[in-house]
Amino acid sequence: MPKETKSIAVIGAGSWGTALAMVLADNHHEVRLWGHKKNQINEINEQHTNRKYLPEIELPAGITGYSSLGQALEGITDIILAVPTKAIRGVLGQIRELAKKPLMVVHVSKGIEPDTLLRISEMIEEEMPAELLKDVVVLSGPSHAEEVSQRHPTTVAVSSKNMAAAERIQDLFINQNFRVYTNPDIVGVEIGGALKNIIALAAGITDGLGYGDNAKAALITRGLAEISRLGTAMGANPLTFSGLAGIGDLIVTCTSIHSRNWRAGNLLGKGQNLNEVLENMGMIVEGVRTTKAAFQLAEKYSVNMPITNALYNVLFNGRNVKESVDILMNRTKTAEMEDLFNVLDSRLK
Ligand SMILES: NC(=O)C1=CN([C@@H]2O[C@H](COP(=O)(O)OP(=O)(O)OC[C@H]3O[C@@H](n4cnc5c(N)ncnc54)[C@H](O)[C@@H]3O)[C@@H](O)[C@H]2O)C=CC1
Ligand SMILES: O=C(CO)COP(=O)(O)O
Repeated sequence: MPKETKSIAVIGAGSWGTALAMVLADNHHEVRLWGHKKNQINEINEQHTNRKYLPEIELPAGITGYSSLGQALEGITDIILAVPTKAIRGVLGQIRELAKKPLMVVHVSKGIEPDTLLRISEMIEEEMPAELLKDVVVLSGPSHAEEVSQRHPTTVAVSSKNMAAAERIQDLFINQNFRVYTNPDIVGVEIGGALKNIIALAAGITDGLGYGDNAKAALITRGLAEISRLGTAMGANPLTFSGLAGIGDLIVTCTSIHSRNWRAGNLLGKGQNLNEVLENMGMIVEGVRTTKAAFQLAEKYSVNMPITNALYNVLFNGRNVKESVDILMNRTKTAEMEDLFNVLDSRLK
């Protein structure tokens, strides 16, 4: 299916960077997988594995590990940025110093920066000088690295301010196992991907507390309502939240054993404290910082986000998880769609 083959640098050799490197290598691109841990890069080159992140997966020959960022970027124009949100500014600072040509930056991370309240594409635009940045594209959707690396069918969305760039990235990644759709709503795609992690943490908590499927369905549905309210207030198209980066990713993250956010929530629900949980995970749990950012965004845009608010109090104010569920269930009665209609009304005025 793919026509053009290229040299592409994947920046970040964790689970997602490695799984996406595999998709690109399957499409016959020359893939340079950069990571900051030398022993892990040695393992990738000598054993063709990355066992900490994707146990039992053999990496295709088209992937070469790089521990020198300068060498990984040599002659490159397309980079896939696959590090946790909190590492993005630092990594871009290094790329800025080393890049010799304007870059197409495809980011695949799911977060919002607390305090600045910037989406990741906005952070990239802030960090990279205009002369070194061709376009920014986001790739997001229901896609656990574990399943992508097993070549199980997966669908994602790509978006950009420049849809020609998004279409080019669609062509780079699309294959028979990995179907890529375009969506022109970059705000919605980034917000959906980031905020679903908050709801997945909450779903893990209710599972950890022993509540059943009704509670999970409630969280997914009412979680989608509050993601849609905030996203729409920030300028997203509400329809995006019915798509892959919205309900699609929300379902997979709230229901899959692969989700680190769900697993972290589950441990919290079973009584572990946040520090213990994060120490035991060994991988990124983006939803914790994103809960802080979403709590701040809800205040900024005057949007009601009760689940986010409840989780914020659990994570940062030590509120008991069971008590938080009781508070959520005993709020003043309301109408199901009222708040979203109000936000839409204010957009139309
Ligand atoms: N794992 C998955 O299935 C998916 C993950 N994502 C998103 O992709 C992003 C990356 O997540 P994962 O790869 O899953 O995380 P991970 O925890 O599996 O790996 C993170 C990688 O980033 C590296 N890293 C951390 N700080 C760094 C720094 N300052 N400089 C260089 N490298 C650094 C780590 O060493 C590790 O190799 C997150 O935003 C996540 O939400 C999105 C879709 C699927
Ligand atoms: O974004 C993901 C799946 O689409 C991965 O979710 P976790 O970070 O919770 O594992």
